[in-house]
Amino acid sequence: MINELVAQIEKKDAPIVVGLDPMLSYVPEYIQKKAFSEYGETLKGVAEAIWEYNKGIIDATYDLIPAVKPQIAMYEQFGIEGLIAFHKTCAYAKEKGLVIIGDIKRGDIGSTSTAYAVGHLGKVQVGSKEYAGFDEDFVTVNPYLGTDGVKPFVDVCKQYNKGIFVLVKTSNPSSGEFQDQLINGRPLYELVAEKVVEWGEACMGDTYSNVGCVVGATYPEMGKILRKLMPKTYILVPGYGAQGGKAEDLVHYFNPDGLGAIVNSSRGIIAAYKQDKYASFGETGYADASRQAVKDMIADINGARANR
Ligand SMILES: O=c1ccn([C@@H]2O[C@H](COP(=O)(O)O)[C@@H](O)[C@H]2O)c(=O)[nH]1
Repeated sequence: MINELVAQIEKKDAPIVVGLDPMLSYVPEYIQKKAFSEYGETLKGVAEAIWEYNKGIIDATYDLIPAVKPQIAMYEQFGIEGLIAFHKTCAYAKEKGLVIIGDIKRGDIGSTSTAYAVGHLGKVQVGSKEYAGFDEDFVTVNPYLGTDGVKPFVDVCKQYNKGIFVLVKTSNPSSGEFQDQLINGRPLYELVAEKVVEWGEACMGDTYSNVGCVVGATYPEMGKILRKLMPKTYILVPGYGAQGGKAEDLVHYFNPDGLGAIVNSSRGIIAAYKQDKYASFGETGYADASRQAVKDMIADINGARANR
């Protein structure tokens, strides 16, 4: 799957991913009204509204971008109806040729991790037939239960040609509380990075591994070190835009081949019409505002990439 992701990034010349993190407050009034008139002010109504909203953003941006990253928490908050909207969003984005990175941050004891991996990346056997659950292409994985929590994901990736991004150094303000703790003089995130390389050796694509990692845009000095420690590991980079990460901070997340990193923006793209810069698009132009924000982000990140 990493080969497909790299091919899409190269074809579209866009090392970016759009995060589909819909909050009801981002969904324009006219979409909410239509969904509520059909399904009432219910969870089904909300789920319909966020699905319509996502569809508009996908339709307006799919030709420019390689991938989307739906954040499952934003859907789970609406219960089973939200999960149906998550599933529909993944399936529709896939139909449009996009790579799906499910931001699910799972990881548990081995048997439970296997169930997560099968449900999100693999297929489940029912009688004589196999069924895919959510069928994302990549998912994010929390490594803090150790190898037996991650290996089931790697095994399913090998079986179904899928991939994972393992949390190494997250973008949030308190990520250092545990991740930066020194063990024999080295920060924990570096030790996790070394395990990511080891896990990834069993699951290589042509140049990069199907086992990638997450390093936040908000810690550029660490990103620079981690890039060198993991030359064949693709880095998913959240934290650009709304969390304060800037393109110039990301220069060293890329390899000399211009590849190796894919930068996420969620709120900055999907709620672009709420920013002063894109306000002229108005509520009804929310999808066109997202398209313009995508174009601006690609130019910004490619500028940094060129300075590598
Ligand atoms: O370290 C991490 C890991 C994941 N995320 C997720 O990325 C997006 C960021 O959203 P923005 O609106 O662009 O800030 C969101 O889904 C997070 O859960 C992260 O931010 N940091």
